[in-house]
Amino acid sequence: MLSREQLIAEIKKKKSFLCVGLDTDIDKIPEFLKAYPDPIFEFNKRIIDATADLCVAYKPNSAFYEAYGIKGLQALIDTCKYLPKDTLNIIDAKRGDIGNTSDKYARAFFDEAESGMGFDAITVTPYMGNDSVKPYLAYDGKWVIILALTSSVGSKDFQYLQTGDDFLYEAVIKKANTWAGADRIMYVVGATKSTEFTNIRQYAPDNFLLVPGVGAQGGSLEDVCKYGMTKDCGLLVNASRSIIYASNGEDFADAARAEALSLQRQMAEELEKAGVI
Ligand SMILES: O=C(O)c1cc(=O)[nH]c(=O)n1[C@@H]1O[C@H](COP(=O)(O)O)[C@@H](O)[C@H]1O
Repeated sequence: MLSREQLIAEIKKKKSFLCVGLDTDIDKIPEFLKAYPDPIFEFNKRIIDATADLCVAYKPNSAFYEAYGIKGLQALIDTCKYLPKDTLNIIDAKRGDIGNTSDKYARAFFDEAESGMGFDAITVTPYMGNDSVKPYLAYDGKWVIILALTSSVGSKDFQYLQTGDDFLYEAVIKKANTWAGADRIMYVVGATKSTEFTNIRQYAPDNFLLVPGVGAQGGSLEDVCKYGMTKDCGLLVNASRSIIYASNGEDFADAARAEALSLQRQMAEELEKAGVI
């Protein structure tokens, strides 16, 4: 589990704010891994070993594990246990429900003694409001990562609806800021929305932003940094497919490392440029 201070210290030490997305798809992993008893875990283990010194966070996306039933859940549990202790380990579950149901989701992903999974952070949808988010915040030291402005094309359907003077995504940030501080709440903002970062920083000057959408979705790391970086960095930039499927041959872990290294080097430059390191 990483506090805000520890996360910032890791970013400075590793000169990286990379989050490696573990969106592990059995149809995309190298053929030779299918001979292993748990190909998904075997794939993740090798990706983690190849990238751990280059990133500060991992983000398995729950859908990719739930899709395979019991086997997928076991792979997720084993992956969670294998994740390094000095990275922020995020479950991308995008949950949101009434309080007593959220309480069970929180237990599922945060309470290692109960479920086998002790993630540090979870992505949640905010639209059911405060009581749907509270149960996650009840876990001391765990992070809640709230969807604000997503990378998806469909973000325009609701997130840009005018609510009073604000777009809905702005209202989400303003309200969620009243639930907990920047030491417990992060916001998801897609890299494909980089021009909005200046605006978002007005409402969330200190919060870390989880930024998916570089790599396969075409977002610009440079623009994200230009408009979104703070004196503490304030960014976790996720890449999934562009890293983990850089090759589907025997060299997949080396290829993933090369891709992560290229991002880490760009990130080191950005951190220096902004005076974070
Ligand atoms: O919450 C997320 O992580 C998320 C939010 C968003 O707005 N857009 C988005 O792509 N994501 C997730 O980030 C990852 C992006 O994967 P790649 O496009 O392969 O790098 C996937 O796991 C998505 O579910």
